[in-house]
Amino acid sequence: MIDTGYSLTLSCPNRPGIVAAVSKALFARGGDIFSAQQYDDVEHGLFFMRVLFTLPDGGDHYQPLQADFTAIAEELGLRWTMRDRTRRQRVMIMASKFDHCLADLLYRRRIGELPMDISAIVSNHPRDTYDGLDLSGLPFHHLPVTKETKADQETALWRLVGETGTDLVVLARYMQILSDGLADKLSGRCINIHHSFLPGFKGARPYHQAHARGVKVIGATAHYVTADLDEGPIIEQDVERISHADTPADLIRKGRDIERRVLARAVRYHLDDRVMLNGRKTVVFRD
Ligand SMILES: Nc1nc2c(c(=O)[nH]1)N[C@@H](CN(C=O)c1ccc(C(=O)N[C@@H](CCC(=O)O)C(=O)O)cc1)CN2
Repeated sequence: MIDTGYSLTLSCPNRPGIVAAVSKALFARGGDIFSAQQYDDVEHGLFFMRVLFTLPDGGDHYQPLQADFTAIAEELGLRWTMRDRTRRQRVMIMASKFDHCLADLLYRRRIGELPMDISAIVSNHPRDTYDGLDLSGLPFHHLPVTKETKADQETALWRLVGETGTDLVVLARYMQILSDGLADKLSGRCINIHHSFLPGFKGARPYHQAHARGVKVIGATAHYVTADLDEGPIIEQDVERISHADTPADLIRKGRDIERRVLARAVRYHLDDRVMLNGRKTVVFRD
């Protein structure tokens, strides 16, 4: 990952001249493009672009450039984001009973593979659930939840997202369904790891569903969270072969490795401004 310079992502109805307009606007403020990727969604007449660029040292070029783009967005009907990539994003990781994805994300952060700050670790289980992990120095919040307390728990959760300046929420096997309201408020910035190759085996206990179905491949899916359970835009997936001799416990064991790598890839792509929403799907500008 390159955590220098700035990123610009944009999507809009396709038309000639978009790249020229973007390049001209960046150049006008001294922008120097060092990476550019684009995708034409011909079926829907949409254009997607991801640009990485630097700005001249000294003076404020970023604010005026943002103002320039606000005007261009109006003219071209752009949906766009622009970000200073030197500012590490703040990530809240949520988990329940199983901590393999939490542990993996913390490891990848520690070795620098995921350039992120942890804004909070949140669980509906108590801290001692994770006694095997080194959570020292990381803010841990135990937010227990029942059907009766769900509304209050989500109020506390949303308050925590704001108070900690969280940019991205990661559901690392957090086994609670977010309300429609909270899912909507976190739209495009909440990633879940589902332990099946969606759209197969949505909902709870997918490995047991897969075992009962007699599948020969299991998988994991990282997707943005929406109000429609496990229907959110898919970011990354992967699979492993299994056999008739595998028990549900074997599937759970083999699935852990798939879940870890799929979630880590999805988080890295998001942090690296590579993922763009395209209706119910995503565009992922891979490296
Ligand atoms: N609004 C959304 N919330 C969540 C999504 C989502 O796509 N939209 N993904 C789930 C993750 N998940 C599977 O990956 C999942 C988690 C939990 C359940 C479930 O039935 N939970 C029960 C409680 C279970 C328990 O207490 O052990 C419930 O919430 O009533 C199904 C699928 C995360 N949230």
